[in-house]
Amino acid sequence: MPSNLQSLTTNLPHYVIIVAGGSGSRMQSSLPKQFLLLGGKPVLMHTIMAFEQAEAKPGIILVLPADYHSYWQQLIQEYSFNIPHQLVTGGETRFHSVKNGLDLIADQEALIAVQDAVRPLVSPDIIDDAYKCAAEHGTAVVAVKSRDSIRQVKEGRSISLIRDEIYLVQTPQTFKASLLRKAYEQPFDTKFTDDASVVEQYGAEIKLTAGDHSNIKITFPEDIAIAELLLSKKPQL
Ligand SMILES: Nc1ccn([C@@H]2O[C@H](COP(=O)(O)OP(=O)(O)OP(=O)(O)O)[C@@H](O)[C@H]2O)c(=O)n1
Ligand SMILES: C[C@](O)(CO)[C@H](O)COP(=O)(O)O
Repeated sequence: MPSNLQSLTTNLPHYVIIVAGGSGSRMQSSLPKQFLLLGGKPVLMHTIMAFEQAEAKPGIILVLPADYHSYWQQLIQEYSFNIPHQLVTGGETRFHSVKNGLDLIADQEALIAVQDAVRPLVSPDIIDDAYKCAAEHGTAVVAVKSRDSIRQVKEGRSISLIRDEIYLVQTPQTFKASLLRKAYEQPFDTKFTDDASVVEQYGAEIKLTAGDHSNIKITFPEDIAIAELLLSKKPQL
């Protein structure tokens, strides 16, 4: 059986918290980047569709800024978007947005993926592999090996690092619910740049699963053009 078709080896419920609560300041667009058009559809819809196409069929929780709930309802009508999901309001940082999403999931064991809304090119296979790894190990963080040489700058001096030991972290980041909930009870720390850093600070080991260099995060204006090109080369399901 191809790896993406191996049955998900757990009876635990599957969820995804898609965080779209940010304002996209680095994108310099008045409309937050999660709503910009990619291949004729809002970025966010691509991300939700990837999870709907995954074998895991997770319950989808969408975190949106308070001011954009009614705009999202308009988009749903306009694009006849009918993938079921629950809506929740975002927080001050990504950390707080994830916490708000977690509050919506019943207090039972489950597997929970956290996904940046602005990584619309994530594939269903990557999503399913991460759920499988989290079912086995409790943690699964999607990452790719650096393709560039890496140097670290400390006290004005740069030193080379061993490239094969450096991974670039993407989403989804998937965890057993009991672990993720406990980790997110910690007070906020500015070094929490993702879910892995929160869970690691709580004391758990982070397992990596294979990502893809095309699973980019739309952060700067040029990223939309790059995503358009990558989307045009992606095999359609
Ligand atoms: N308060 C926040 C901040 C970010 N995010 C989400 O976290 C993901 C990754 O964050 P990033 O790319 O930094 O998005 P923004 O915070 O919107 O961008 P910027 O930092 O440029 O303002 C995005 O899907 C974003 O919507 C969120 O849900 N709530
Ligand atoms: C979660 C993340 O996308 C993993 O690469 C990243 O850490 C988000 O960082 P940002 O500072 O919110 O762009």
